[in-house]
Amino acid sequence: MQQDAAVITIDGPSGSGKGTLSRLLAQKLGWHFLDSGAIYRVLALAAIHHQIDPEDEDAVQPLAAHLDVQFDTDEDGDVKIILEGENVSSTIRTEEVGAVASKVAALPRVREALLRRQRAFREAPGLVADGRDMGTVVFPQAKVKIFLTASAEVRAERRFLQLKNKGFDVKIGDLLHDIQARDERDTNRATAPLVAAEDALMLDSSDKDITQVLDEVYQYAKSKL
Ligand SMILES: Nc1ncnc2c1ncn2[C@@H]1O[C@H](COP(=O)(O)OP(=O)(O)O)[C@@H](O)[C@H]1O
Ligand SMILES: Nc1ccn([C@H]2C[C@H](O)[C@@H](COP(=O)(O)OP(=O)(O)O)O2)c(=O)n1
Repeated sequence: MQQDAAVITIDGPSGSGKGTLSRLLAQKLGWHFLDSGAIYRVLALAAIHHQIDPEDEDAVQPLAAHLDVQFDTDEDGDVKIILEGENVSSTIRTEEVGAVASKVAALPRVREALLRRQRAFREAPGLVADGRDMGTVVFPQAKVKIFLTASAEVRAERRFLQLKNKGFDVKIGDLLHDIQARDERDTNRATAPLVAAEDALMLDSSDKDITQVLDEVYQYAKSKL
C-alpha cells in the first residue's frame, strides 16, 4: 500500500452506476480500481458454499479473515475473480448473492477483517474505490469523494436490463423489492452504514447517461486533485 497515492471514492446504493463510473474513471486516469462490493459478494458466496449462516458473526469472521480470493486483471482491463481456485466473476453478480452480501456486510468484525485487504489496493498513481463506506471509513482522507444516487425505480430498471443481457431470468418487481430491502439494510446498519461523507459531492444520475456522469465527475476530480 502507498499511503500517499491519491484516492477517489465513489459510494452509493445498488444500481446507481458506481461500478460503471468507477471503472471508466479509473481507465481514463490510468489508475487502479477497487470493487469493494465484489469482496463482500465473494465472501457471501463462500458462506453459501460452506453452508455458513450469513448472520452468524463468529462463523463468518474467520471466513472473512482467511478469504482465498484473487483479482486477476488481463490486458484488456477485464477482472477475473477467483475464489478458492474457481472463477466466480459471473456467479457473484446475482441478486441472491447480493442479498447475502448485504447480510455479511452488516457484521462489524467482518468489516474489520476486510479493511486491510481493501486498503492494500491503494497504489500509485492512484485508486478509484467503489462501495458504500469508501469515503467514510476505508479512505476517509480521499481527496475526491462522490456519492452517486438514482431513484429506486431507475436503479431497478437498470439492474433488470443488465441481468437480462447476461441471460438471467429476472422480474422487475422482484428487483425493485430486492433493491429496497438492500437499501434499508445497508443504510440502517450500525457499522459503516451507507451514508454520504460530509465532504462528498452528491450526484443524482436518474436523468443522466453514463457519459454525462463520467464527464461531470472527471471535471470535478480534476478541479480537486
Ligand atoms: N447513468 C447511467 N445511465 C444509464 N444506465 C446506467 C448508468 N450508470 C450505470 N448504468 C447501467 O446500470 C447498470 C448498473 O450499474 P452498475 O455500475 O453496476 O451500478 P452499481 O455498481 O451502483 O450497482 C449497468 O448495466 C450499467 O451499465
Ligand atoms: N463497501 C461496501 C461494498 C458493499 N457492501 C455490501 C452492501 C451491498 O448490498 C453488498 C453488495 O455490494 P455491491 O456494490 O456489489 O452491490 P451493487 O453492485 O451496488 O448492487 O455488499 C458494503 O457493505 N460495503
